[in-house]
Amino acid sequence: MAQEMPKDDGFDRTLSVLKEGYGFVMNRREALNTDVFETRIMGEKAICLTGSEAAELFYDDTRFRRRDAAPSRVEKTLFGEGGVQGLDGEAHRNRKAMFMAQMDDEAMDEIGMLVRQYWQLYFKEAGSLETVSLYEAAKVVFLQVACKWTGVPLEDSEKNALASQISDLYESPAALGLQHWKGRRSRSKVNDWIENLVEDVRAGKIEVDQGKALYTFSFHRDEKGALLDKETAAVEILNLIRPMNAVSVWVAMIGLALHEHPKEKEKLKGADDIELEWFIQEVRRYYPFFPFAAARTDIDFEWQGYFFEAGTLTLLDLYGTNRHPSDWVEPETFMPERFRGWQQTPFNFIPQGGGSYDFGHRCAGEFVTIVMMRATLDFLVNTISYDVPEQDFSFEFNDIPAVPNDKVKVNNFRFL
Ligand code: HEM
Repeated sequence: MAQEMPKDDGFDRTLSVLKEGYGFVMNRREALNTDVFETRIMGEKAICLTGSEAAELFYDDTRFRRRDAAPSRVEKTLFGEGGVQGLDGEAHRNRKAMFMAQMDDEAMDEIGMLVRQYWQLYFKEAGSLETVSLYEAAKVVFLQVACKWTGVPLEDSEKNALASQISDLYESPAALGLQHWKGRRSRSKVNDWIENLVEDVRAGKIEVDQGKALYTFSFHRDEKGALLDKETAAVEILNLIRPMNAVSVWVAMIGLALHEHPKEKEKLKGADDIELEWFIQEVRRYYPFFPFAAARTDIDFEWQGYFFEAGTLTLLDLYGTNRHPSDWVEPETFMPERFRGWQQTPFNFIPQGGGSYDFGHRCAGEFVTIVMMRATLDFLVNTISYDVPEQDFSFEFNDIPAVPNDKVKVNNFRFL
């Protein structure tokens, strides 16, 4: 006999999710003393999971599917419709292979080099008296990196407007009212921009290097041998450009962490890639970004004595798993050296999802993210120096993604 699943008593909790944001599952894990509980969100029953054991369950694709799991407001802004995030089985494996084919060592070297190059350019072009917001600057720098790497042509005159439209896609999914509708409008504009390019590449009207994503995605064939329709090809090309632009959120957090932990910053002067990476990993663990991954149970099953009914919306708590006391010592302390000799499993550190890159939904761009953050950190510590003016560094736990209120401003910078 299955035992009753712990319940988050009360009516629909959608408002609590919006109010508590990243803390929603963690607060209930503590109050109910459980890694699995049932609640109601957006008018339906939902199961929340947290911790590495539960993450392993969530990524079992014989029990969970992605079809119909993402809320439509997220598909209409962040993901785009018809993208890899909502696919299962053979269709997912085929599409994911298209992404993973882009992620080789050569690509990582190219991206690291481009990040350094475009940061140099950005700070050279900004007068040294200017105050720069690291968050806003990174959006533009990373759009240039992403376009260069994917083969998407980008005019200098359009980079600021496009960087801002693309950031609307990840700033709007959880937003209400105007901000959300702005996200939908920007989604439709950037889709049009890339759809036109896909058509031009297919018609041979523009030349692109055959290894670039703009080319390979335009000519990719699905599991049945058909070309992707131009809308889907565009959504997938944007599934590279948009999240690369979104790494700017973590650049803001790098800026905040360097400011709050000057001793750690000191250790990074002349540091090698390994030490830079500990700091980056701690930023990805400590600061919030993606709150949950969403799936639906695909069959009825029992786990740890609890019954899971087929079709139930299930949320995996990404933020809370990275701070779960079973896996992390002093999770509330920022401590990069915790990563010295640390044992990673596919499920214990999941800021960008868990499980397998090729066969599951784990983020296709996790290494790209690490390379972009590491090159940025090295640049901020070892290539320039800057002052940090008085500003508001606090951020809201229900603002998704959370970014310090004044967007991390720096001034008086000079090249070392
Ligand atoms: C900004 C930092 C990033 C964060 C926080 C992040 C987070 C995530 C998360 C949580 C997922 C979903 C995992 C799941 O559903 O189980 C995901 C999926 C994905 N990410 Fe990222 N990501 C980031 C950067 C990137 C980058 C730089 C790229 C591409 C270069 C990328 C491409 C993708 C793709 C294509 C998927 C869908 C994978 C699938 O459904 O199989 N992401 N990411």
